[in-house]
Amino acid sequence: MSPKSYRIVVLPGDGIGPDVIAQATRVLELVSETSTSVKLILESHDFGGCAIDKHGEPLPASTLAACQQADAILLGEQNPGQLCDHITDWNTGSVGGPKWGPEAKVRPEQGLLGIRKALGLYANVRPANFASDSLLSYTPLKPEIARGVDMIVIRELIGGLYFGPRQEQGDGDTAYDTMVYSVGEVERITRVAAQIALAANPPLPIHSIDKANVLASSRLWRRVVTETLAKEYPQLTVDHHLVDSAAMIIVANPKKLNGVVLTENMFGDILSDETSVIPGSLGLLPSASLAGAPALVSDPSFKPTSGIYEPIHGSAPDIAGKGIANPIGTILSAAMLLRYSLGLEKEAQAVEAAVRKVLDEPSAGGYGIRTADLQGKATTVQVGDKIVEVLKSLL
Ligand SMILES: NC(=O)C1=CN([C@@H]2O[C@H](COP(=O)(O)OP(=O)(O)OC[C@H]3O[C@@H](n4cnc5c(N)ncnc54)[C@H](O)[C@@H]3O)[C@@H](O)[C@H]2O)C=CC1
Ligand SMILES: CC(C)CC(=O)C(=O)O
Ligand SMILES: [Mg+2]
Repeated sequence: MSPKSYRIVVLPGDGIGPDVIAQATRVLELVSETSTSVKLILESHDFGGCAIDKHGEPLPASTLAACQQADAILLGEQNPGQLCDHITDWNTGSVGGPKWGPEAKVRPEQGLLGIRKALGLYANVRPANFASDSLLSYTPLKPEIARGVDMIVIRELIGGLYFGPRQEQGDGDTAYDTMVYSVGEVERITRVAAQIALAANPPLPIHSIDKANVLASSRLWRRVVTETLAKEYPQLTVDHHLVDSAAMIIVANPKKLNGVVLTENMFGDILSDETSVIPGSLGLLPSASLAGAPALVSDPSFKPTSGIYEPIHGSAPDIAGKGIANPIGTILSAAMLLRYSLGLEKEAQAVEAAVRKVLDEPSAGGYGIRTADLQGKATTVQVGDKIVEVLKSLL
């Protein structure tokens, strides 16, 4: 039987995006070369700041069309300056940075929000459960606080403050953004959280985060989450936390939020960066942005669905061009892509195992090869080299 072909659109983006994307695409290429059942066809498109330079807009129509036809999308970030050179090969990939700063009329981030909205990717899955005993020495938290944290943030991605009506400039004296949520938007993201909670055995508890003591949109959020779970998923438990308190709990006693952390767009953006403190670096955490609950290949009704897979970090202008960015958040995003969009669970697990082995201390049977954010000396490429080498032995 001839191998099944999948089309993967790669959007390196800006800043460290091209660097970290280069390592993740090596991983996908290796999976493709090794497999007898699948062939991954990777194609790169302009996106973010680089696309502004070349096409005058961060999300050109040709890039969007390619994404709409793709089986999955792997995204880096956005950055300042030197990007367009990078984008012509795999060795450079994220979105946003000083060159197209907050005051610019056309900004790379508009491309990111635009593509999420255009593809209807309302469910952003951000697991923060990659800590291992070996990584515990790199977290700024006390090891006993970080050990055993197992949290998946489910962030609503195409509603709320980032998409509500706003007055950008007005008369120059005032500006506003608005946080709007409808019942339907809260119901559908609650169902995603519930299905992720139910995929675990035993089912995970759900922790819903809002600011219901102040915001009307949060009061609607809390009511709809409560009602949807009670009506459709009575077997699941849910508690509610105000976002300010949740931010404190994530660093003071994160295990209290073990399970599924369900929240709206901006709170999820902020809290998920905070969760990266637990494994020790923002550069470690992956994400999947989907138009529904992630399909699991173990589910008899499994149907691969497209999505955008990207690390949770940005273009890191402060380290762009230095070759020291941690590629692991992007490589783990590629593992999520294999699992959720292509149904390649075995290959996804192999990638995760290779990453863990490369990061772990020799005393834990690993190589202890890490970039500077985890107090290592390895370059982005050296980490990628070792992951590819270990992965070869696992596939
Ligand atoms: N999905 C996306 O494309 C995102 C884009 N951005 C954009 O990125 C730009 C920079 O934003 P920042 O606030 O600086 O956030 P950032 O996430 O780019 O960087 C925050 C800090 O974490 C470090 N860091 C991030 N990723 C790392 C990695 N892989 N390895 C080692 N260290 C890493 C950076 O060096 C920096 O010190 C902005 O234009 C922002 O809009 C920010 C977040 C997500
Ligand atoms: C442009 C921002 C909304 C991107 C971001 O910070 C994120 O998605 O984590
Ligand atoms: Mg963010």
